[in-house]
Amino acid sequence: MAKVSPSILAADFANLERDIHKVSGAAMLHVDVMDGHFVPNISIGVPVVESIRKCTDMFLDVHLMISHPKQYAEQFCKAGADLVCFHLEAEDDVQETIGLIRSCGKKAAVSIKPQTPVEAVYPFVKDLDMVLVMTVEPGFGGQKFMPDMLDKVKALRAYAQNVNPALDIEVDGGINFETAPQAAAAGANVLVAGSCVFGAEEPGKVVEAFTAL
Ligand SMILES: O=C(CO)[C@@H](O)[C@H](O)COP(=O)(O)O
Ligand SMILES: [Fe+2]
Repeated sequence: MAKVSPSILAADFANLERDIHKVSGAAMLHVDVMDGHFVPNISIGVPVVESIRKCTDMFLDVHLMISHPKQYAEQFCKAGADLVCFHLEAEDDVQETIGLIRSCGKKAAVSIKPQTPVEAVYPFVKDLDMVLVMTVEPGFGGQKFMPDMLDKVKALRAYAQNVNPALDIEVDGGINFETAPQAAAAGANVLVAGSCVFGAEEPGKVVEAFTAL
């Protein structure tokens, strides 16, 4: 069984509550926060997370694609995130940022971009709830899955076996009916999907199918 985290980046922002309810059977809801600095795109911020928190009990998986995440992590925790994920490449104080998120009573995750070697995250694995291995360059939905990232997922799953066997490994970008099974077979147990879920006639059915992997 996989945990599915539909990305609202592909939802209709004018009908966000309606679209969120379409995927309420998913284990999590993926919220992409982009600042136009760490990534060349701007999406949503703290006020939208607060509003989402008011309209659903779903577990909120907040993916920060922002510079200086330590400076903003607490605000996202207070806004209602259940898990805060920040990019290793965006922060010098990785250990402190993990501690800050944990001190807010939330789960902590670190993400790596496609060009970052997976070994870079190893020193933090024992203190993390989840690692996000990006399978596209962060910044936009609807991109093509990068199959080379599967080797990073496999290596991380093997490494975590001894250090933190309960570690969640999430993949994000280009997940569809072809790539979701590949990612799950490599050791990913959390699947983010945006366009494949919200672009479908029945988003809930896609969630069900991926959950069964
Ligand atoms: O973080 C990101 C993009 O930077 C993702 O969460 C996307 O929103 C995934 O979209 P699809 O590739 O599934 O359409
Ligand atoms: Fe994301």
